Amino acid sequence: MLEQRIEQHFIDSADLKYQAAQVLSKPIAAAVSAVLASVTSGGKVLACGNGGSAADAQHFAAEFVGRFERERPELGAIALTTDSSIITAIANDYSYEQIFSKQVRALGQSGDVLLAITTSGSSPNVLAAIQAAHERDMTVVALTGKGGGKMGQALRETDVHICVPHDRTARIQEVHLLAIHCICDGVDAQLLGDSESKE
Ligand SMILES: O=C(CO)[C@@H](O)[C@H](O)[C@H](O)[C@H](O)COP(=O)(O)O
Ligand SMILES: [Zn+2]
Repeated sequence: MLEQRIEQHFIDSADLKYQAAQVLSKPIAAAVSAVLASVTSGGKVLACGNGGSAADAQHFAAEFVGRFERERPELGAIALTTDSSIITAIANDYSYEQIFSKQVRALGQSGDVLLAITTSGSSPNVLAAIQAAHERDMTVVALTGKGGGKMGQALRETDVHICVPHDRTARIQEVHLLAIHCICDGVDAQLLGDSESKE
């Protein structure tokens, strides 16, 4: 029955979130520190991902540049998924694999953070962006799942890996969005002090 199927999605999503809370609170806190260190010293966050993760990259940038739940000074973030002219030109003239890495080389500066979002951990354009970020002396915060895929080999010790302990793309994405909100809330709490949100 359709209703039961829908209910099961809610139960599975909630179960994973309970489990993941323990595993992910430490790396998410590390991501808050990395992002905060960057933006408080004039840096910014470049965010990338494919499909649903492209939407997550944009969601994060909107909350960083605009606001999350509380008023605060604007914070620098750019989603590398939004400029169709840049993306189509790079994909057409070079390859789809380079759509993010060339933007990272163009925009990234030492001290910036790359937020790399991939449920499989293995999307070639996201991995190429990570390599470009390292060339620019940026820290990487990676949101993955499925055991991390190729992310383990791509990251440095100073990077942060938030790997959702699940194999289903949709479930992983649901936790990625929660992690993104935790990062936004953590940054606000560090900047403005603890406060319970009412929104
Ligand atoms: O949102 C979904 C599935 O829930 C899809 O659009 C999904 O994001 C796409 O298939 C992506 O290309 C998957 O890439 P990745 O997460 O493995 O890097
Ligand atoms: Zn999706």
